[in-house]
Amino acid sequence: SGSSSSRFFRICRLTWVKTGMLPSAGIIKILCESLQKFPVKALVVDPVMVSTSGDSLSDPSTLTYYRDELFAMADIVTPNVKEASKLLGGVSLHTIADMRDAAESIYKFGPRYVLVKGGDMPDSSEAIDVFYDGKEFVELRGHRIKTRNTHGTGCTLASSIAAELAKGSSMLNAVQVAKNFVESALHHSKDLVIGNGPQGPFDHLFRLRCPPYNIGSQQRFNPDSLFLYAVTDSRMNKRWGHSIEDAVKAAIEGGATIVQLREKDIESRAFLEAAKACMDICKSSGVPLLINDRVDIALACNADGVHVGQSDISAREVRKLLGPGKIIGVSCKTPAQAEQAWRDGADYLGCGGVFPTTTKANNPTLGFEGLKAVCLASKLPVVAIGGINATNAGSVMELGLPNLKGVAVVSALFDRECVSTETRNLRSILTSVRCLA
Ligand SMILES: Cc1ncc(COP(=O)(O)OP(=O)(O)O)c(N)n1
Ligand SMILES: Cc1nc(C(=O)O)sc1CCOP(=O)(O)O
Ligand SMILES: [Mg+2]
Repeated sequence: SGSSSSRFFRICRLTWVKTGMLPSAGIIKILCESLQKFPVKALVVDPVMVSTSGDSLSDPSTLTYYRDELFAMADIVTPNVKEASKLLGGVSLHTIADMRDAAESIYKFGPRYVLVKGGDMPDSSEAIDVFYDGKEFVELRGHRIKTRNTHGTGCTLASSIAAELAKGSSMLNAVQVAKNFVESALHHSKDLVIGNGPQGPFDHLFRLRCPPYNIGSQQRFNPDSLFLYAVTDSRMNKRWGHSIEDAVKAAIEGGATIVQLREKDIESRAFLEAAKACMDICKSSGVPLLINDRVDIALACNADGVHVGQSDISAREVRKLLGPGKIIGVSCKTPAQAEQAWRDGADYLGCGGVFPTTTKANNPTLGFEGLKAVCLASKLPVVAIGGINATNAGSVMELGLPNLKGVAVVSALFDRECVSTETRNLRSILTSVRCLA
């Protein structure tokens, strides 16, 4: 993390940017000009204006430039309550309702998301931040760690958000992972005694010396789990005499890294029973289990998430129902749908049909060009789907698209006698392509 610079996270030709302290209007102007020259995927603006000790770090003309020039380019702006107050002409922020109002007002300056950080709010055992996407508010709650070692927490949070976005997270997920990281780092640094000032530094490299810290924090989505996505189909299972549970067990045994129950013609009660049994299987193997379409089933079996398409309930509504910790996948066939899914708080995209398929009726085939267009436009990780099998999976991954994390497969795994053998074979093909990359 740094405080008087912009941090550029570069992957392939794409750039994710986090800004730190920008002490003059002239510097902001130069930065805005430079940003237009880079293929910036996302811009995180940490409006460093007030130090934790309360000192003002910028003059009025800088403030105007922040609001009028930089915020309009930002994907997210992350003021603490003192900075939010300063940005809004000195309004008082004492409550969560005040933070929501502030987030709404700052949103009007043009960023896509606002995070008002409540770490400085007194008298609470929790550190509550307010996330706003222009429509919905999410209150992100963390433990308040009692320590003087808080120097640079805001910079670290913003840097971590940018890093998570670069890894393919949705904005809400990136913010949560970043908040979790800062909380964990504070926890592991709380007793360090370094320097004499009112604030001490904290240890960003705590993970090298400490066991995992998990107070109240949930396991987050890892985009690498999209590598080999097994999607079930009850008609195929019936054809081969497999129960859903046996099919899922076999897919995991063969190396599936994530599973979706896509059960289109099964009664709800039987679906829920099977989903609960599959949750036990997946949990014990550390493989996430998602439910296709059915948010009710996902809630009832505490699944890891839900996959929805363009004619299902929107990801935004699913997020409201599932809460911030669950995984949401959205089927997308165009860059515009990919952009909307990101805005709606999805975690990954399913993009297809890459090849013709008979598993899903009337499914348009996008080919490699369609997949490429979605992957290049997407800020989220993508899994390719549609007609993928052992013969063509390698060619999909060999496209080397930056956001493409894996393949999702139905018939080539489940419309077969031995699901574990088919999965193992496909996994070894994917692994050999990854090794060559
Ligand atoms: C990983 C993945 N990608 C796409 C889909 C298709 O979802 P949807 O468009 O909602 O169609 P149905 O699967 O519901 O028929 C998917 N299920 N999984
Ligand atoms: C469920 C689904 N969704 C698709 C999409 O393009 O969004 S294609 C598809 C079916 C994939 O099955 P198979 O691996 O048997 O071709
Ligand atoms: Mg669907």
